[in-house]
Amino acid sequence: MIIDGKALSNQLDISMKAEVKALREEGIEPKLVVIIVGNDPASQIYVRNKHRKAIKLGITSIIERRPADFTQAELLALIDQYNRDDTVHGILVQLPLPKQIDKSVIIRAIALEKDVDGFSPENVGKLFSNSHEHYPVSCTPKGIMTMLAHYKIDPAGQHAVIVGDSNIVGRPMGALLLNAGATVTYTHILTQDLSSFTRTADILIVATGVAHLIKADDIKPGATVIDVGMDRDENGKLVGDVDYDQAKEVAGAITPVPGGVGPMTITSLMQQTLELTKVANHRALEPVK
Ligand SMILES: Nc1nc(=O)c2c([nH]1)NC[C@@H]1CN(c3ccc(C(=O)N[C@@H](CCC(=O)O)C(=O)O)cc3)C=[N+]21
Repeated sequence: MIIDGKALSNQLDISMKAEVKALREEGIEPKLVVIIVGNDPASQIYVRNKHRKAIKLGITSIIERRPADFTQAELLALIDQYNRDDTVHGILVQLPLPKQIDKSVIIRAIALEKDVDGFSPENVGKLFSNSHEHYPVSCTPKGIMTMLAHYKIDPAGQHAVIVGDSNIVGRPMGALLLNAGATVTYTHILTQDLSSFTRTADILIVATGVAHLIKADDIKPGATVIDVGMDRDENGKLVGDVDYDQAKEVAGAITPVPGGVGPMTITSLMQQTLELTKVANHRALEPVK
């Protein structure tokens, strides 16, 4: 089975569009600000895709582009401007940032109620303590949970193995799966005999940035394989961290690259923009599970 993130993303647009329309009829304009510093080509594509999706849904999207030599003080001033702007519901600072800027300082500068990425220590703390309050979570892992739910893949009691320990994907992914009842194993760059772990995964999440790291032999037959990689092969073609052509013969379900996790990341961003808009306007939210 192929897990079609692009199709699911387009399907979820229908109800989100209706929700935006209803909010607008009440005089509420959902608004997202994306700040991008420098000219990393991949980031430019992601930001463009986010902007397109927002426009499609009727969400107001502002992109603030700044040069690669933009200073940390200048970026903090820009964030502060949008923190104080009551018409803005979500602020996203695209990562990676140039080296003169400390990302942890920037993440902490974003007003908590506008932390649409869920990267702040407070929101990460809620995730890791399985809080029943509403809180935003990192968009890529959230999108993966949405895909699993849609394809009726229940993590409860399953062994989930995470390859890659990033703050954006691996770590929050493990927490979400743990909260959903999975047994979670984290693996990372120092893990010895990686394959001995991946081969025991019922749900395998791969987020390393190493093209085609995971081969058919590394996968338990029938497993669900989620590929978060966005890599370039020797011909410059966009490929994942999983060798898709061979893995699809072994996996029970698998996400393609492109058209898998990427579009669902953007869907999560839109969902969380709407959630923050509703919170700002004292609207009730669905309880967390
Ligand atoms: N503050 C922050 N929040 C993020 O959520 C964030 C970030 N920084 N930095 C980078 C990662 C990566 N990311 C993606 C978004 C869209 C696609 C996407 O649209 N992918 C398409 C096509 C991609 C292509 O054609 O190159 C697909 O997979 O089908 C991928 C990856 C968000 N991230």
